[in-house]
Amino acid sequence: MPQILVEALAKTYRVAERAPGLTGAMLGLVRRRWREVHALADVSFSLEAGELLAFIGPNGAGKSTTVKILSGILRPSSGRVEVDGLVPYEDRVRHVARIGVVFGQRSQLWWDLPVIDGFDLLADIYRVEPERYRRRRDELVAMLRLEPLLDQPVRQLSLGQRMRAEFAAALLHDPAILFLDEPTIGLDAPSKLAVRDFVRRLNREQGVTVLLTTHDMHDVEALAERVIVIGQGRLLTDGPFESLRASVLAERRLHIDFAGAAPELGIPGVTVRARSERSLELAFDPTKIPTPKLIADITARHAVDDIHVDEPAIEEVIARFYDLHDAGEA
Ligand SMILES: Nc1ncnc2c1ncn2[C@@H]1O[C@H](COP(=O)(O)OP(=O)(O)OP(=O)(O)O)[C@@H](O)[C@H]1O
Repeated sequence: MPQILVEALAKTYRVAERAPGLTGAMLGLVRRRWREVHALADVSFSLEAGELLAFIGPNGAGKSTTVKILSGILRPSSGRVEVDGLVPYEDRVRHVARIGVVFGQRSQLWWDLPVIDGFDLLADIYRVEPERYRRRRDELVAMLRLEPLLDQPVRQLSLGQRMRAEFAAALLHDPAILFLDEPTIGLDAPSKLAVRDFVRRLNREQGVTVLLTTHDMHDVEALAERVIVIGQGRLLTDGPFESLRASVLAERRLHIDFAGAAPELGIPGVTVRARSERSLELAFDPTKIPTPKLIADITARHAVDDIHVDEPAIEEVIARFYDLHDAGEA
């Protein structure tokens, strides 16, 4: 039995429509018109305990809606969800005791309270036994380097510091499952690395199941073995990132610095992506032209200073994938 089960999940929001101008506003008071937004149409997936899954998709694809349903904040329009045997939105109290949630754009700490007081309050709310709370708190404070910040009011923290405190807050009751909605949004590079490192340790060392939404492809690269892509409320693919890459862009890039002027190569099946005076960037399909053969052909005919092969950046793969599936912003 998977730890998280999502079957044919659909969510339709009803949004009040308003005609423009003052007359529209007046009319809206007496005769409301509604428009339906199908945020999720038919999403199914399951997650085993200890997995780390990245949930990606363009703006408006339905990622936050999924996380809100999974964490019990929202009720779906139809479909079935079970997390650890509970239906999140029907058994909220028991459910929230088992999960941790971090929303990159929202705080669950008290703005004017020192960090440590917020932690104490949360421990009370979650009814964590005092000794257990102290142990877990001290462990998280050490892992997240929070010691110097504990007495500061949350509003004085930098975004990076606050996110570290948010992670601790979400984990004080030692949940087995963690939902993260854009946890690295707005963070600078070192803070992003710290968050990724922490999430990785939590998953690998403590076995916490993690479902994370993100627009940052470096989060995906650094963390996730499995990626789900949704677009316009539908699941487009579910699997390792490498199979997604192979399905859209079986392409390698060859960067060559020549000893002299960059030549015209004219090799069938190889395209020139970029050229400068002494270098070329080539694109080719390694299943059609083996990489060693291509390198051997070029180095046999031309004097080469340096050569290296890489793959298209993950951002490019994802952008192509969205294009192929016509999954632009909703
Ligand atoms: N409370 C709401 N009322 C009406 N429509 C909503 C509400 N919340 C979300 N939507 C709509 O549902 C769709 C999915 O939104 P959602 O926030 O789940 O997408 P997302 O993938 O998280 O997007 P982003 O990457 O921009 O955060 C969008 O069209 C959005 O406008």
